[in-house]
Amino acid sequence: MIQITNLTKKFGDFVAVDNLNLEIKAGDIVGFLGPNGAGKSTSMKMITGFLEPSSGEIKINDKNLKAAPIEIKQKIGYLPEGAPAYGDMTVLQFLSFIADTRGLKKAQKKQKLQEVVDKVELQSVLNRQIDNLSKGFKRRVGLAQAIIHDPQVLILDEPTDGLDPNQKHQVRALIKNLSKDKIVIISTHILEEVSAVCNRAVIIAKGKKVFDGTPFELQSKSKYNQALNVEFEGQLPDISQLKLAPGVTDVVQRTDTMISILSHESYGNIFPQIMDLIHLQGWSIKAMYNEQGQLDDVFRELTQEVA
Ligand SMILES: Nc1ncnc2c1ncn2[C@@H]1O[C@H](COP(=O)(O)OP(=O)(O)OP(=O)(O)O)[C@@H](O)[C@H]1O
Repeated sequence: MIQITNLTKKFGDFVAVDNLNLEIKAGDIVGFLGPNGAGKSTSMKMITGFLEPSSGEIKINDKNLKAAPIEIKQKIGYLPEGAPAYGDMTVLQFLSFIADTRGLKKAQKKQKLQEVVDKVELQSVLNRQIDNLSKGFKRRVGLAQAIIHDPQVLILDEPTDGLDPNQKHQVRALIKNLSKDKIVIISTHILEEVSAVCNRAVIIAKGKKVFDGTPFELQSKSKYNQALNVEFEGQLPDISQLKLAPGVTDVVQRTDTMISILSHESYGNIFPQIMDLIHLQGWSIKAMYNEQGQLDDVFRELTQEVA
């Protein structure tokens, strides 16, 4: 369990993280979201003990990070932004060095190295110099060093940034397959990643927490959640009458051929009456379906609200 209380970081007069409160329990995979400069990396650096907070407290398993830094850091795996590594080492030399610093010895070291190389699929580049690897492989080396000691808490700063779709899929699968009793915090700019990997989403803006809930709850905040989308054959007809239909609160043109019909939650299913109206008007439609909502709209609304 991680308990973050009133965590604040100031750089001079600038407040990068502003009174952050969070409680994260085992099994949580937290997607940590926010616009550029929101304070995600700074928060992660404080949780991993790389950066001293200006004020506030971080406890892991009821132990204060400040009071027991070494004991706590042993439980944490950290992939910093950009996956920094010693570029003139080979992959094997680097992972072996990390295993040494993590205190792994002899048979256990050999076993953990083998496990991590298999898990992250690094066999083909073991003897290559890290500087000469592709971005995807560099990121995988970063992940390998983060998990080599089987940490209870895994903190990954933009783990899939710059990866191709196949590599993104692999990294996400890897994170999901980590044992269920761990805590994982992932910062990302990819909203879909949160729905795909995480069971919790935390959004910060200007250093302040503006949302904490499940990805489903986040999506439910979208104005398009449960909207009825209608795709027309060809050009849109005159849709002004749809706005007058009972229960309808708004009709939004989304593309040249598609509209979203928003309705009062209390009104129930508007599908049958909209279908009747479309028939009556003789409009040809391609498809009609309910939408789950647009994460990017919610994200924009939540993060722009912060003054
Ligand atoms: N060492 C530092 N000195 C001064 N300002 C800093 C320092 N580190 C971070 N900042 C500032 O603190 C703010 C938060 O930065 P941070 O890197 O935590 O944001 P982020 O949410 O991770 O952004 P991004 O998504 O762009 O990685 C930014 O305005 C940044 O310029």
